[in-house]
Amino acid sequence: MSSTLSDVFRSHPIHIPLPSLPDLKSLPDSYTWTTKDDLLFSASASSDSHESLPLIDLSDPHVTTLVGNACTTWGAFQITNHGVPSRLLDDIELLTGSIFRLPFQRKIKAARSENGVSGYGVARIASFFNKKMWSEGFTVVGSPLHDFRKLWPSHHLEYCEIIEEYEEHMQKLAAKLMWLALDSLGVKVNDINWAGPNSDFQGAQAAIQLNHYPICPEPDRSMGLAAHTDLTLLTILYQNNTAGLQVFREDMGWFTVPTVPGSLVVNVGDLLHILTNGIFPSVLHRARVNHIRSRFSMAYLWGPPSDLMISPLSRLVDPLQSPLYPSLTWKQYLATKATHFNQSLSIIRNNMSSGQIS
Ligand SMILES: O=C(O)CCC(=O)C(=O)O
Ligand SMILES: [Fe+2]
Repeated sequence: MSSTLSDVFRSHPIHIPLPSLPDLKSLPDSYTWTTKDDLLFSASASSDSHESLPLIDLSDPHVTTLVGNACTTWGAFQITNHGVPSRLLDDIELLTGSIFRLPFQRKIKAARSENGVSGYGVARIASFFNKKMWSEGFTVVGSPLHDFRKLWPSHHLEYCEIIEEYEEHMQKLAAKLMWLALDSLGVKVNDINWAGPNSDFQGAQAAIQLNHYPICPEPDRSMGLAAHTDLTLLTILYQNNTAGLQVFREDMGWFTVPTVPGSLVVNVGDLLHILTNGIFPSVLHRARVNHIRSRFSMAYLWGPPSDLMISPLSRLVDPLQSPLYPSLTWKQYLATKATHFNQSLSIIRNNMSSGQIS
């Protein structure tokens, strides 16, 4: 029987403490970051005003080329005219705010269990860092009913409906973006046998990660969510009207993603990087915080069926060279990521080139 995303996460528990964001005028040492805690912590922010993350109107006649260029150069872009109703985005913001504004005692009723996946807690990546991040999170994998009932005993159903409606839109949008990105490389429907008879990736799996970054007394010395790449094919992110997300370009440093009302941010994840044999970079990104406004974000983390073999598409591999990456399932990749975090891609690439593919 094939495993669900919940099973996969559950088999790689990450023991993480619950957040207890200090309500202080200055930052405690446990929340103070330097380059010792994250090599790229102080990497400069780009001052090149000519470059900025591409903003793509999905109704543009050249959309395939625009998406292809953005994926190749940045591994990320923002989209407008994406078909997700603005009313639904408002609902998402309301839902996210409603969860995180609950008293801590209520939120911990829905705390993620030791080896669980859904519920309230810190980001999964927290265990890879010595310092604490200035954020709290809530993960939804599968139905949120069980957890939402603990948060709102009497009106959880309306919040469940928002998640359900959002997931429906996200599934369609993720499939559309995937085809635009692949089409830009000349990949055809027949090259992806798991896309299904309607090419809509019905077997895809997803998780939703809600993030809250409270107002912080010393934002320059703290970190909302440390630099990481996503373990997905694609991630679609909604952010409220407060900037904080930054993406990294090897050649230029950190770029802050501007907030564009009604837009969504799209990130190439590790698996799409593998599938394209490294043509699309998996974008390194992080979230910074500020001392004026709290920030919310909602990430839709989209990937393949967890037991399906993913390998570089033969159409994208030079026939005279071997592929950069071995075939592996999402489940296997998650196991690598749970141990090696940001080194995972280079580890599997090196294993491949030295012939030790496990
Ligand atoms: O909050 C953000 O802007 C980034 C969130 C993120 O990267 C994630 O949840 O994986
Ligand atoms: Fe992320």
